[in-house]
Amino acid sequence: MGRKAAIIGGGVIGGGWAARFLLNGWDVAVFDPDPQAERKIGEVLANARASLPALSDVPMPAEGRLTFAATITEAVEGAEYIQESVSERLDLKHRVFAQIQQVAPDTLLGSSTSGFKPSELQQQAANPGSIFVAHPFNPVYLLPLAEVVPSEKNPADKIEAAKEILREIGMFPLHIRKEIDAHIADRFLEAVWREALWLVKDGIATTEEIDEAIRMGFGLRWGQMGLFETYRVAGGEAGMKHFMAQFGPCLQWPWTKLTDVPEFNDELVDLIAGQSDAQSGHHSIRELERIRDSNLIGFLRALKDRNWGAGKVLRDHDARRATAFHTGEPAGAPLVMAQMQVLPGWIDYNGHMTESRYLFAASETSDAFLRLIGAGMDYVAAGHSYYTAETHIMHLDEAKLGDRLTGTLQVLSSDEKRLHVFIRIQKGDDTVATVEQMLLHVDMKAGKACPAAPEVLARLNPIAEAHKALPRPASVGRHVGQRKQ
Ligand SMILES: NC(=O)C1=CN([C@@H]2O[C@H](COP(=O)(O)OP(=O)(O)OC[C@H]3O[C@@H](n4cnc5c(N)ncnc54)[C@H](O)[C@@H]3O)[C@@H](O)[C@H]2O)C=CC1
Ligand SMILES: C[N+](C)(C)CC(=O)CC(=O)[O-]
Repeated sequence: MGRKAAIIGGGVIGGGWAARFLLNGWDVAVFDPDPQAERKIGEVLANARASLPALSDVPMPAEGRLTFAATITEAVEGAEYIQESVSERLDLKHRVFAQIQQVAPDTLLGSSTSGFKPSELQQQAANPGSIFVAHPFNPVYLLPLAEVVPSEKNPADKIEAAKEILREIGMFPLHIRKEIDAHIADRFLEAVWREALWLVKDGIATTEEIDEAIRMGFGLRWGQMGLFETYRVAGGEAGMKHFMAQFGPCLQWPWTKLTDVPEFNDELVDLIAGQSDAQSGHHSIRELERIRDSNLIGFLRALKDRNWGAGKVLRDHDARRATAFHTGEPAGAPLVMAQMQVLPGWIDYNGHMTESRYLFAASETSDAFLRLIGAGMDYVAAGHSYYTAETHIMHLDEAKLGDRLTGTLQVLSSDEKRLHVFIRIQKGDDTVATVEQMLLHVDMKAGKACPAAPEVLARLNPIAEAHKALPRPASVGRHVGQRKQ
């Protein structure tokens, strides 16, 4: 039996939590009285399966088991963590907490609430100390942030345990030290939302123009630097003080209606919904979700390459799983080093995975191996690395959109400077490509080959020794155009 999470409420957000836990190897039990819940979660899960693995450079764990429970009691039985994601009504949340705590009073119980404070959620609870806010962002399976908000009734060790579980499933728990309505992020979102509603209501801009104003400019900046770091840079060499001196006086100007709320009535709803239909109604919601997800994958991968912002969280998550995956003695089999999903941008005009992605898949595999032997980014930053000197790819079968690929690596031979490897890109049991590579260990500053550090060789050598027992692949050393044996 794996670790189990219970998801109470399986709508947009509950479905996202279920997907994140499942794809990180947890068993998940969902309770939601909506007869459509199973179908809806199935669709969210399909989107998550098509996107989340693309962020990982180490093997994902086997997906957990998903069950739909008939009662809350059944769902929470044996759960190590419970996430409540029912509709945003305090009376409903109180009722659900009471039912949960009748049978699981001590289990960690995070609430997805966008606005309620933990002290409000805890009112009349059998065990207030177990209930806290864990506010995620949609899509929960891709965005790492979870605002974790305790009240003074939550023991610190419980909150730390919850944060650790969130990290284990690849999230970034941001500890909000003082409870406040709508936590931190939703206060911003609400302010921007109010201002946008005014701009549409007053006929200044359409929904489409507002979206362009965000996505063509500051939205791109926010996703990687946030607000203060962005404005620090905008202050020029004198930084934040200069920025504040220059733009501080604007606070007195009538630029903003942030504290005013437009009247919420049918007219406003029809105006906004009508413009939104005109802007985006030619896409279904599921299509928009897939577009959003593949764009997010692109952004997040770029941040991961730069080890910046949300990209750091992805790297930390990989590092945790890589450690958990490769413990103990190296197995006497090719090492499973990478798992990937064939994404839309990887497909060429022939309708299958484009050739550069085979090399990409091999690089993901060899990079993961280099991290395993201690020649990862820290090693590179200290001035040493392995460079690829030669590569031979054999394309044996097609990989198609959505296929899950596994990269395995066999060490053919190695010495202090050289590392000769054989990579198989697998689709299940089928090998779609083999990639033979010779890597050279280099001193990056001197720009020439040199012996690897003793600690790297100490990790590499036992693996190379174990791999000597493996059959030598028939295609090793094959030249281009040679007849198949
Ligand atoms: N939609 C969003 O963008 C975000 C929403 N949230 C929060 O997440 C929570 C859920 O919101 P959504 O998923 O958007 O709503 P939703 O309407 O998509 O889903 C709510 C689900 O709760 C279920 N439900 C109602 N009563 C229930 C009960 N007694 N037991 C179990 N399930 C029950 C409903 O059948 C429905 O499937 C809310 O607290 C919301 O504030 C948090 C972050 C983002
Ligand atoms: C609109 N909302 C308040 C429910 C949004 C959130 O809570 C977070 C998000 O995903 O934008």
